[in-house]
Amino acid sequence: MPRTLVFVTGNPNKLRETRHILSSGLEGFELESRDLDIPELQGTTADVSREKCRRAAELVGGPCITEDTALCFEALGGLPGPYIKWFFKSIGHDGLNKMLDGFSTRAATALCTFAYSAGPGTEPLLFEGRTEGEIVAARGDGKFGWDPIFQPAGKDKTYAEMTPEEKDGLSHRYRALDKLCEYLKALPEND
Ligand SMILES: O=P(O)(O)OP(=O)(O)OP(=O)(O)OC[C@H]1O[C@@H](n2cnc3c(O)ncnc32)[C@H](O)[C@@H]1O
Ligand SMILES: [Mg+2]
Repeated sequence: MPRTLVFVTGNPNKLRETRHILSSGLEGFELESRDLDIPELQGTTADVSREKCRRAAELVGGPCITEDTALCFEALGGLPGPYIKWFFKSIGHDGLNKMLDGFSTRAATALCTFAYSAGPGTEPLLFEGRTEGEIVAARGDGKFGWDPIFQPAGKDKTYAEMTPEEKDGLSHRYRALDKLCEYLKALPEND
């Protein structure tokens, strides 16, 4: 029997990719989604993730997972990091590229953090996945966030130019989900 996970997210693209990853490589889990936009506090990626998952578990009233994606520019000491959503909304692909003009590196890390809470009042556990790459001028279909400007290291395509299978084979999200699923598989069935 597949185990059901409640995934609290307001982002349909995240949900689609997570479902795809779970169905193509990480069998045994089915997602039930809850479209709740939880306020995100400031802090490190881990602080933001833990607090969001705590709040989600209270709203759901049971076990749940949440996910936070950060895009960390090496030249800027890791920023925009967890604040990428707001930078992207305000200045877009071109603006993010221009931010790095004049720096000696365009290296960036895509960081995905899944958080799992066993229920209200329990401390969320974090599972991180990282993909190294660089920020390039936008190429490819721009349906999902900053995919057109992120080119994984050693590849000649941006995330947006890859098929879903190619992206899922190396993505920050896949790497974090892989760890989350390993943990959940080891839990007793009725946990
Ligand atoms: O409700 P939640 O799950 O928080 O969804 P969100 O859209 O608010 O997501 P985040 O807070 O994690 O912000 C991450 C930003 O990065 C974008 N993003 C997330 N994963 C991405 C990916 O794999 N490729 C491109 N952009 C991505 C996303 O659209 C947001 O603008
Ligand atoms: Mg969010």
